[in-house]
Amino acid sequence: MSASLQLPVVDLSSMHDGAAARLELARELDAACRQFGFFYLVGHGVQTRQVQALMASARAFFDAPLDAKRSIHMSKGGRAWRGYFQLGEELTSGRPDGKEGLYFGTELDESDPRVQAGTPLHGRNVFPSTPELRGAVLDYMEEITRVGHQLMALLALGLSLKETFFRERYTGDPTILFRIFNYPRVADPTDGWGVGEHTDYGFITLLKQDTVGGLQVRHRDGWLEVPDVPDSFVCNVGDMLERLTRGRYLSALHRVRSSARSDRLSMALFFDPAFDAALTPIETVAPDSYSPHTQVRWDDLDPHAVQQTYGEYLLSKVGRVFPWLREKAL
Ligand SMILES: O=C(O)CCC(=O)C(=O)O
Ligand SMILES: [Fe+2]
Repeated sequence: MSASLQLPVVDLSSMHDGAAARLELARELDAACRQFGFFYLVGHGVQTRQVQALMASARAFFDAPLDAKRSIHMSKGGRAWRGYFQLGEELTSGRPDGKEGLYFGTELDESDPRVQAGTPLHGRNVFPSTPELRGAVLDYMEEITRVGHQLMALLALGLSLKETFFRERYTGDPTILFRIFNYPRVADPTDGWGVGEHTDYGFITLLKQDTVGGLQVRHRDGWLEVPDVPDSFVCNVGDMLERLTRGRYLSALHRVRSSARSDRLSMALFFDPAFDAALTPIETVAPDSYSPHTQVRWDDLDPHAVQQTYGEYLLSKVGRVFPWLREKAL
């Protein structure tokens, strides 16, 4: 564990200061995605008040009795795969995680052709009866999605592509999944993981965590602690961005250690390619010398060999972490 090393902090506030400032930001992002696959994002324009309000509502939800939480259990959410899942029901690395959670995604009603066709992961959200959570979740998803588009534009610039590159090809209608997790405190934190080591699946994850800590990222041959930085999001590259960039950007392994002191809350928004997108490497991008191909894959699936659409890839992954739901909803 290298305690002294810290992830890069990228400050988006200079984003509107002209072309030279944007290029500088793009270079910083490029370096962070190559070296770590992870960075802190500040100056993003999302109001602290909005984030804190959502976290407070989520905390109130998780503190409620299990019966109340189970009234919106995922098994009732059908193919859209939304709602509450209980401690032990998600198996990220083949064994149960020490977390419970709420699953959300883009809000779609029955007029959407994908909902009509019964496409998994598409549909309406299931909200708890506490009224404030609904509006707070929908507003937050919209706001973070906006930041996701901005990041992708800057990432394109850093790859010497047109800023609209990703939006035109892959993220005009991004796949947005949003998850709020509670990691209950444990008597012995060395006994298993809050979430086992894994990589994320899509393009970019924007994570807000509380101040408890426990997130760790694999860097070279060690694990780096990723404590909270005030008003930041922890952002990380997913498998499909690694694939598109031919390994220039790293989809880095990460995991979470639960705390013995208190519960931990985190909120992860996955900003990912359109469900029907087919992803092929970008010809003009030069792969890096530090190749992620040398990373031991956590799940034996090589994202560079994927021939499926993003949706197919995602479903194969999600089916593994929720085996009990796969049988019901896929
Ligand atoms: O809760 C966290 O800090 C990380 C969660 C995570 O890695 C994930 O959901 O993919
Ligand atoms: Fe993750």
